[in-house]
Amino acid sequence: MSTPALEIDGLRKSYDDVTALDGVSLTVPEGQFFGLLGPNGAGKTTFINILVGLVRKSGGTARVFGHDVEDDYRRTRDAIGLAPQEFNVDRFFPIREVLEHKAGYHGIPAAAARERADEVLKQVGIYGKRDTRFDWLSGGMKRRFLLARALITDPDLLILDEPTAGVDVQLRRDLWELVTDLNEQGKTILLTTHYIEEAERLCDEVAILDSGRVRAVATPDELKDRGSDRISVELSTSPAALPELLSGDDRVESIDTDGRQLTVVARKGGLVAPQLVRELDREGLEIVDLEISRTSLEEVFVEMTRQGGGEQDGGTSGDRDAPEDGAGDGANSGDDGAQTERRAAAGGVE
Ligand SMILES: Nc1ncnc2c1ncn2[C@@H]1O[C@H](COP(=O)(O)OP(=O)(O)OP(=O)(O)O)[C@@H](O)[C@H]1O
Repeated sequence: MSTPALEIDGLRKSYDDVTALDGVSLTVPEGQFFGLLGPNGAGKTTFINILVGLVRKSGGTARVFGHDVEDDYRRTRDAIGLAPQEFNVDRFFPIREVLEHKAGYHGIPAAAARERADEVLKQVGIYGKRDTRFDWLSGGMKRRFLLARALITDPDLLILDEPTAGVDVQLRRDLWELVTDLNEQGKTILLTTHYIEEAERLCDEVAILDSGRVRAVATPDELKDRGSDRISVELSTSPAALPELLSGDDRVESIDTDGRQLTVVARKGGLVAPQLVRELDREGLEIVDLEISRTSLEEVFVEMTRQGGGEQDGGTSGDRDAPEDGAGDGANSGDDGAQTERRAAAGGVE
């Protein structure tokens, strides 16, 4: 078995009296498309910043393809491409140069760096803008550029922190297609998103993070199975008295009638419905219509992250504005550990 892309064990981070990560453990196999979901302030950006060396952990271990994120910072950093939430790009150079500088910093010789820069700009569809400064790109192009910059070193792990925040539907779909292709080509993807639909559509597995703790790690389908589905049955006549239905089935949460309408709320509604149909048939009740509405991942997410609704108590408090500048990797600044610390401090991350 290959080394996992991420092996996280008991990861903790406190900022003074705020506990941002409260013992996070998870494993992401190589090649997986993994989603990190959580409400604002759950700890997602802190988690990512620890992986890329922008934030120093308070405890636990984090390994990227077997490399400890602190003891083996260089190799960890070389394995990761990060498209951060914030636009932390050098604004004074043409974007192709920004990419060349970044490639150079990672040891790619000049000629190869230019070739690689052109390649990734074409890949994300903004090659025509190669001589333009970052500031002059449209919002959507800026997002594309961040992805190009993350790809410049051909990383094995691509981290996308809210890559589609504020972009239009067409660009969102383009980005989805692009990252799906990258994943199919073998890159491991770690995606944070507020768009549940995005996670559902793209991710093999998701972790739900809340108040610095992992509430669940599962496939989107498995998570939906944990929510309650609604089976709505329309009968041909109103039953005089409702017979005992689905007794002993602990997946069933409630059964209600309103005239000819029967509503059953149950986990795994798709599996409960056939039994319901058999029992109604046995009682001589004719079904005119039956509809099952599955819980959405969003409902499960809301349920799991509702204040006090999780399996564990939350440990954080407070909120803050996102740092302007510190949540990502420097594009062309000779990105060593010391500068990382400085940038992190300047951005208010550490
Ligand atoms: N530099 C900092 N100083 C103090 N507290 C911080 C700092 N950075 C983050 N926090 C706190 O840590 C917690 C987790 O924040 P984090 O940014 O990691 O969450 P998030 O899940 O990325 O949120 P969002 O979805 O809003 O980006 C929050 O309570 C936040 O206020």
